[in-house]
Parts: sequence; structure tokens; C-alpha cells
Amino acid sequence: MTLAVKDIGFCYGKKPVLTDINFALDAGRFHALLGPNGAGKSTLFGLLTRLLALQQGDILFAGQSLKKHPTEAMRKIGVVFQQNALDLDLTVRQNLMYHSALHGLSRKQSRLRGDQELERFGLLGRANDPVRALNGGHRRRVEIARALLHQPTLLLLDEPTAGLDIASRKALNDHVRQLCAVDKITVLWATHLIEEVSAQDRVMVLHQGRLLADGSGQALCNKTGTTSLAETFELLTGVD
Ligand SMILES: Nc1ncnc2c1ncn2[C@@H]1O[C@H](COP(=O)(O)OP(=O)(O)OP(=O)(O)O)[C@@H](O)[C@H]1O
Repeated sequence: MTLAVKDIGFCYGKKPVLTDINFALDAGRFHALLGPNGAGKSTLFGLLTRLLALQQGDILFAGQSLKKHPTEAMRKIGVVFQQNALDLDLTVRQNLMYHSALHGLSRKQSRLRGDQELERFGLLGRANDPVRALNGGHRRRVEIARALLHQPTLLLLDEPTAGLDIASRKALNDHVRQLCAVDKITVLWATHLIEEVSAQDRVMVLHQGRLLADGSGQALCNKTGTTSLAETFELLTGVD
């Protein structure tokens, strides 16, 4: 078992933005949290990462309440937020080493883990370059590498391809799918872009704060009698 969300509800002031959200992720699978702008994806991520305080319901990680055992749970979770958060003037390696140090790794371990992740993302050759010299797609790869330094079993990504061109978006999506396939990392990928989702993924459609559908992409098409996920999404949300 990985992450389970139970009866989550959330309001900003009096405005409800999440209502009755329930799901449990499958270990080692790619999950797409698919929803148009304003659906509530970032708010849900805020709750999963404890940036926002739970108002209603609970979040369980490996069966334990995030409210009661936050430290252990957060150790197993890696996060990539929507906004780029690397220091542009530090080198790629310095960014990673600083983050490893925050996780309590020694200098030697930090360098080792950073280089292992950079190699995985094809960026070891850029380790000594300032982040400013990298293109947007490579910066996002470094952010994912950074999120993996402490070897989490669950990776949360909130619209990680925002601002990237089509080729970079696809490359990043492919890289993260590799993490699932090879390393069995559980992934929750929030997006409003249907082309980032495949029929084999578990797809959770969020619209106006409610989970409208949850199942494999193929199963959702079958259930709604459509021939593509794009059609399913349009049918469910009215957004094309
Ligand atoms: N701090 C806030 N205060 C008040 N309302 C907010 C706040 N943050 C988000 N909202 C509102 O909550 C709703 C959900 O926003 P949220 O950012 O979670 O959606 P999203 O699916 O991540 O959309 P996007 O892809 O545009 O970021 C929206 O109507 C948004 O305007």
C-alpha cells in the first residue's frame, strides 16, 4: 500500500475547492491526476505535502495517518512542484548536494547520490554547469533528480511540464514512466494535458473539486463508450 486519501474536503474561506475526495494509489504505477485549470490539483498536492492543513478527512501513507506520523511519511515522498525551485546561480551538483545535506546525508554520500540521479537522467555531464545554463527541460529533470535523492517510494509531480515545449514535455514524461517501469516508484502526475496520459495509466479525473472518474485510461473509455481519452475527458468535464 502507498498513499490513500480518505474523504478529503477543503475550502478557501467559504469556497469549497475539494469535496469528498477518495482514492488509494497502486504501488509502482503511473497515476495521472487529470483536471482542467482550477480543478483543485494544486490544492490536493498542498494537502499531500502538508503545505496546507487538512480540514476534513485524512491522508494515509503505508496505512499510517500523515497527521499522526508526518516525518516518517514525508521521508518516503519526493515532490516536484509546479514552480521551478532551483537556485539558478549554483551548479547542478551544488543544488543537489545542498538538498541531500538537508536530508542528513554526508558530503560524500550527497555527491554519490546526486551523481547517481544525474546519470539516470542523462545529465551527469552537466553537473558543474550553473543551472542557468540549462534549458527548461533539463532544469525540470534536475528537479526530479533532486526529489529522488532520498530514495522515496512515491513521487508527486504537480504539472511538471508547465512551460516546456512539446518535445521536452514528452521526454520528461517518458523519463518518469521509466522510473515506474524500472525502479517501481509510484508516481502521481498532475496535469491538464491529455497527451501526457496513456490508456494503461490509472487516470483520476478531477473537475471543480470532485473526482469524476478513477480507473485505467482504457477502462474509462470503455465505461463512457468513447474511443479516446480526449473524448472521455471532454464528455466528463465539458472541457476540450
Ligand atoms: N490561496 C487561495 N485562495 C483562494 N482561492 C484559491 C487559492 N488557491 C487556489 N484557489 C482557488 O481554488 C481553486 C482550485 O485551485 P488549484 O490551484 O488547486 O487548481 P489546479 O487544478 O491546480 O489549477 P491550475 O492548474 O490552474 O493551477 C481555484 O478556483 C482557485 O482559484
